[in-house]
Formats: sequence, structure tokens, C-alpha cells
Amino acid sequence: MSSPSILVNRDAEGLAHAVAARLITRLVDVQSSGKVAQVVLTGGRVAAVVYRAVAESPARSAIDWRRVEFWWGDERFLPEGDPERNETQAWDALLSHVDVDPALVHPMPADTGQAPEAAAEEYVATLAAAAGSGDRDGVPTFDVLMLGVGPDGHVASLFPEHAALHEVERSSVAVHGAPKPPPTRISLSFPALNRAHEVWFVVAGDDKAKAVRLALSGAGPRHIPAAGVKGLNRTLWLLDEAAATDIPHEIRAPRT
Ligand SMILES: O=C(O)[C@H](O)[C@@H](O)[C@H](O)[C@H](O)COP(=O)(O)O
Repeated sequence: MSSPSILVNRDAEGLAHAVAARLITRLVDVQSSGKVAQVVLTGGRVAAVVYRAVAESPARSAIDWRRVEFWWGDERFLPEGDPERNETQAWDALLSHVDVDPALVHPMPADTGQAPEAAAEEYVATLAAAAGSGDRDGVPTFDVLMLGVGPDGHVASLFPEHAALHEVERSSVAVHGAPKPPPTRISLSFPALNRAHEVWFVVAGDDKAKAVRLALSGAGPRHIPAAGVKGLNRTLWLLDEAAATDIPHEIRAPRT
């Protein structure tokens, strides 16, 4: 497994447009092999700007959106349509602006009064139903798995020192007491997050600089969950200058 690549953009706006262009290109490349592109979306402010940049890009028409399958890395366990749900924000920023096949859009279950554990199990089943003979850990092999990173190093809804970090059997878990509101969430587990050909950490802001440095300098995944996720073929850290501030020079400098 190769070491991570670090690509730094001047600012958050430049980062969002660079990631949008990269996502469009990646989806076109995957589809050129005739397969349905498998994408795992993340939540958060940075991701929403990326999705909007994709929706606004003239190049978006190069993608056959009816042959893109969408999953989520995590979800805030809130009622259907709640504006704070990652699904709601993805539909507002991107999915409602392109011709997706609703049958290939798989949001994590909303809070309908059931226990979050039941909702997580529902997603385990949805993922397993989409997994093929060549796939592992009960999930399809994803083509791109995007992750925001919190100031504490969390990814998806896997927060430092939380019980969900220790899930190694199920692909999806319920999360209680998340430090980032809302407290109750659903998240892919580490085994599922590690089943993507490419993992893209999309990170902006100086409040993330310490977490980025620690994740790239050997911190453990219990302390910095971002350190626990790698792509099967490629791991990209797509940063703005502010988030890259603390990266040791020897890691950041382009390899000679
Ligand atoms: O549900 C969520 O909140 C996200 O999935 C979470 O993992 C997010 O990606 C990070 O917290 C970064 O969020 P920002 O980009 O808003 O800093």
C-alpha cells in the first residue's frame, strides 16, 4: 500500500474546485471501464462546497450520473429531511442538480423512532446486498471514499477514544455521545472505510492543521481516527494551505 500523497491548494475555494475537478475526472475514468462508479460521500462544510463546485462545473456533463452509486460514510441520526442531515446537504448541493438514479442513492436511515443500532444494521444489509463475489467486509469495493477531518482527527463519525472505533465485524455502527453535534450518528466502521480503491481526505482550515500533522506523522487511530483509514490503491490528502501548516517539511516536500 503506497504512502499518502499530499496536494495543497492556496485556499478553501481553490481546494473545493480542485477536488471537484478531480472527482469528475475520476468518475469518468471509472465509467470508461464500463462499471458503475461507487462513491462514498462525507458530510461537513468543506464537502458541501465541493459538491456545489461539481454541480456548477460544465464538465459534470461528462459523467453518466445514472451510473454512479452513492453511499455515505456517516450520517447524523435525525428525522428525514432535517437540514442537518448529510443526505439533505448532498441533495441540496449536488444530487438534485444532476440526473442520478434514485435506486443507486443509498442514504443511511433517518431517525423514524427506531434505535440507531437498528438503523446501522439496516445499512449493513444494504451494503452487503450490493457487495459482489470479489468484494470483502460486506461492502462493495468503492472507487472513491471522501472524508472530511475534524479538529480532533475524527473521520466520518469515528471520534477519538469512542467505542465505534473498535468495531471490526459490522460495516456500519451506531454512535452515541459524539462530541460534534448531533450526538447520535451512524458511521461506517474502519473495515468498511478501508475498502476503497482511493481514499480522499478533503481538509481546509487552520483548526485542522494539528490533526493533519498527527495523522501523517504516525499517530494511532484511537487518538487520531484519520490515521486508521487508507486507500487500497491510493490515499490523497487534499488540503488548503491553512490545514497544511503543520506538516513536517520532509513529508510535504515533493519526492525527488
Ligand atoms: O457528519 C459530519 O459532520 C461529517 O461527516 C464529519 O466527519 C465531517 O466531515 C468533519 O467533521 C469535517 O467537517 P467540516 O468540513 O465541516 O470541518
